[in-house]
Amino acid sequence: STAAEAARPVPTYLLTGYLGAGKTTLLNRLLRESNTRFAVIENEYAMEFAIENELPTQPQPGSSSSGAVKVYEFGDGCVCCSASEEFELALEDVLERRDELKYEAIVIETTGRALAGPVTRILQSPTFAPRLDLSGVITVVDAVHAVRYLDPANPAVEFKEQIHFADTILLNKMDRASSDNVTQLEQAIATLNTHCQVYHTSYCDVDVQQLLRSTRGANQAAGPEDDELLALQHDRSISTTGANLDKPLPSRARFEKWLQEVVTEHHNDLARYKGVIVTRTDPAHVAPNTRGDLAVWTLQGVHEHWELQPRALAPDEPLPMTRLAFIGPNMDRHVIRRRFYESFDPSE
Ligand SMILES: Nc1nc2c(ncn2[C@@H]2O[C@H](COP(=O)(O)OP(=O)(O)OP(=O)(O)O)[C@@H](O)[C@H]2O)c(=O)[nH]1
Repeated sequence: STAAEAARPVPTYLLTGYLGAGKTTLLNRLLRESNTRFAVIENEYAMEFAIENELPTQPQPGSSSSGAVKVYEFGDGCVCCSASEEFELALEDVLERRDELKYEAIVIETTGRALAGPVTRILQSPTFAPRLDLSGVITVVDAVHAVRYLDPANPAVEFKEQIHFADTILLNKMDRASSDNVTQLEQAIATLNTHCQVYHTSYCDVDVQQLLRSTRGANQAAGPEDDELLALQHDRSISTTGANLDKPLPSRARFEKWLQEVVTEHHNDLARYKGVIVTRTDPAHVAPNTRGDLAVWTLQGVHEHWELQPRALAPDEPLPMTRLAFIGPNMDRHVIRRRFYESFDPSE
């Protein structure tokens, strides 16, 4: 049976979804809650935006990932375009090491900016089709923030394309979504994709076994509109900006005040932001992870919603630097950077 197993194409799942929709949340859930041992290929944002590796690095009880391979974006490219060669090399590597890694399935998480169609084409190309079986394209949709991408003035081509190519859609963030938003998104989904199954989720709380079992549906046939969608180019109005600081911020409260001001003003353009923040401790924010009088926090933000959480620091881990990254359409790259340095490093 081992020989037969080795010859069988590896079930392969593609996780897509626009910026901040919940792909990493879903990936972590798959690794934690399924009985399947996965090899993971992650398409990370360009280095300037690759703040944190959020993937559990330790194998979890009951399920273990056999290591993650990362494929970074280059310039404004990702696995669907300019980094596709790198993606193919990563995939080749994972497939060649099947005996060694002993995984049962492959899961690929793309960045929010990646188009799904070109990636499925690579997976179904003659190079890979005999060795892997595209078992599902799972697209996560942000039920709180995605309504703005239905506005014709705000096209976000990737968002619609990812819905079109889905076999399964998680309409996620239901804990915060208004019923009006959900209705609008359900209608849009029905127009863009007539085959997919839609689950309503909070923090991607789907039955993972059921999700993995749902087979790839009728969506495999390329219709005429596929060609149109396959010809899509990335949304060029999207840009990234970041700031680094090698000395601690005065306090968590000061940083929160600064961030809230920026977010209030720019939230429509701040599709996604992340960061690692090092602050001095203050009595109002006792952190469980202080070193001397310093504490480290992780920032996760999507439009107007953000959260700052204490970040664990291993005893021998060097203190990280404060690093912030913002990504979004029509974003004034320089304004946010300048405001950060003006507030926290006026000497620069
Ligand atoms: N309120 C709420 N927040 C959620 C839910 N799912 C995810 N989030 C939060 O949304 C943020 C983005 O989630 P991620 O899983 O990192 O999203 P992603 O799609 O991987 O984001 P990218 O880094 O842009 O690829 C995080 O702060 C999550 O905790 C949800 O169902 N409800």
